[in-house]
Amino acid sequence: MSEQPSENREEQRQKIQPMQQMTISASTQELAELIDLRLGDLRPREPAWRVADSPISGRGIFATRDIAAGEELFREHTLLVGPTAHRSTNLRTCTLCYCLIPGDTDLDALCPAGCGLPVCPDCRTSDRHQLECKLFRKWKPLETQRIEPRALRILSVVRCFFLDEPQRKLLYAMQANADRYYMKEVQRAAECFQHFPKEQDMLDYFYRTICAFNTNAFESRSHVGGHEVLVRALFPLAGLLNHQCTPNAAHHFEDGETIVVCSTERIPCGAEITMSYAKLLWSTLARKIFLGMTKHFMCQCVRCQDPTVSPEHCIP
Ligand SMILES: C[S@@+](CC[C@H](N)C(=O)[O-])C[C@H]1O[C@@H](n2cnc3c(N)ncnc32)[C@H](O)[C@@H]1O
Repeated sequence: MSEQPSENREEQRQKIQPMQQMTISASTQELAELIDLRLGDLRPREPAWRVADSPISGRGIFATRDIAAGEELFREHTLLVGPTAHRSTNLRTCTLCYCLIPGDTDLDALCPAGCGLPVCPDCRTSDRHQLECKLFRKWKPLETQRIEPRALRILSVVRCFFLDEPQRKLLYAMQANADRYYMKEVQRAAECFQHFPKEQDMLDYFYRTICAFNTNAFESRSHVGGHEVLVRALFPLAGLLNHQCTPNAAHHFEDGETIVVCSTERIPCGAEITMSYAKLLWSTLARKIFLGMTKHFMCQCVRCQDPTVSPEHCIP
């Protein structure tokens, strides 16, 4: 099949948005130790993998023995998680247990204390909600009758306040790409409160967290009592999986907050374990545009370089 016209290549390059990487404050070895500590009981007794520097990009995960197809490699709980608050989702979802909150209106779902967060009656008295409620009330939400998606979306970021020291270290050890839009989410949220924080160190912490989300987050779709829930979640170990368009691993969510990564084919000892950030059946062009715009890189994998595949060809 024909070679891709050079004009197309130039268009693709222009679609890759300018981006800087924020400084990573841990060596690969320190990151591996922080991850081990974080996994705790979930750490396999004899992991079939290790964290190391990657020839693809930055750090990655590598097989330490031959791995058979279909093996579970690891499972991990989220470091930070929160509602995506897309307008297409049902905003009357509890911010803690993700159940659909009983009632017909936003007012039925909102916390009666006035924090502006939807929370179910069972979770309203929980310590976790009390912390978040107190913080949001201190900032004085402007909208108290309706669920404000911009204020709800920032919750997953604001939760970085409640991380302990090792968790913060882990957050700062994750790659964080700063594209030209990363401040927008904070600006949009700030418009929803009378006293949103203005201190630079606090804003910098939010920005860092947003960039870590933009670079590493998984969007997890799950069902709670037949109700579809969409959250964005950060998993420090799974977030180290680099992308290949012909990956050797895949993930699923056990619940909104636990990810499970399995091999999808035999992985020889020493090989990098990879996943696909794009849909596998997308055409080369669709994958390139998606990866360029959202992850800011041009994939150089064998499939992307294959001159026999037409760039627009999708697998039906
Ligand atoms: C989820 S992180 C993967 C882990 C990352 N390598 C690290 O050191 O933390 C995603 C970022 O890794 C880089 N990356 C992943 N796969 C890549 C690939 N195939 N080619 C180039 N860069 C890649 C890109 O910078 C991307 O935004």
